[in-house]
Amino acid sequence: MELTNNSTDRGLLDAQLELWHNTFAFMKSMALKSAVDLHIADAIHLHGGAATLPQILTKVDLHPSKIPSLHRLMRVLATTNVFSMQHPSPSADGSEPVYALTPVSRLLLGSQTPLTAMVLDPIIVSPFFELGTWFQHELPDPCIFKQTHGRPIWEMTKQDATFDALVNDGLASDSQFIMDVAIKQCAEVFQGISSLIDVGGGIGAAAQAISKAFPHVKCSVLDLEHIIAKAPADTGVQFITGDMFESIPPANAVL
Ligand SMILES: C[S@@+](CC[C@H](N)C(=O)[O-])C[C@H]1O[C@@H](n2cnc3c(N)ncnc32)[C@H](O)[C@@H]1O
Repeated sequence: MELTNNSTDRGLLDAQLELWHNTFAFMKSMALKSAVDLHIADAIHLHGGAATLPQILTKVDLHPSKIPSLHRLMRVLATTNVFSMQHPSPSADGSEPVYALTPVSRLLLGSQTPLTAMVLDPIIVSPFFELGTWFQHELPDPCIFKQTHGRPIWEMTKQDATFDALVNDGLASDSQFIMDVAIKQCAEVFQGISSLIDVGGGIGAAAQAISKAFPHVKCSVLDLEHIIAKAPADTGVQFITGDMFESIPPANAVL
């Protein structure tokens, strides 16, 4: 590479930095996945919300040979605001940085965010390695998941109980989280309707939250047979098996 003058050099270095940021962006999500797998947020929480590495290590199960590498993972996670990192003061000789929970990592406590585990699962991530190929081929089915796994995602949930649980838990937890906020912040949206159907509503997390908050709204969920089979009973929500591309039962509002 030829560097001609100062401003060109600066531009080239900035461009390379930007390129590296984009190239290594996956490190952020993989570091997050490690934090979830290792329950690091819970380990910090057990120390009152802020902990040094030795304190974290008392609660996290690591192979002893990997202990020296934990600080690298924590540095990435601090850079991405999953945790905060407070450096020891220069006068405090030999003391350790303190890692604290942030609003982001508080969402990870007690495995509260199964959506993160779901989205970062290799089954969901791996199709994206083929995104370029997907753009080059005229496919009979416009589904990148099917291109990699040979079947659409909802077919796989039907055939693979572990994957089904991962997806249902992930989506239901996200619906629950969002609906709790929507019900508080946008209650007026639910006034004046007497029936609602959540199309592709999964095991009914959103519909149950609405039904509980607004008992005057008769809530139903339409989903595929193998999903409805796992829906909870006695929730006040009506679960209907069907294909949304064939028909949608009538209701005042469709979610
Ligand atoms: C993105 S998820 C929505 C999940 C839901 N919001 C929840 O809280 O679990 C899409 C849903 O659509 C369902 N689905 C996919 N194809 C469908 C179809 N043809 N007819 C009805 N439901 C379908 C899936 O089974 C899945 O539960």
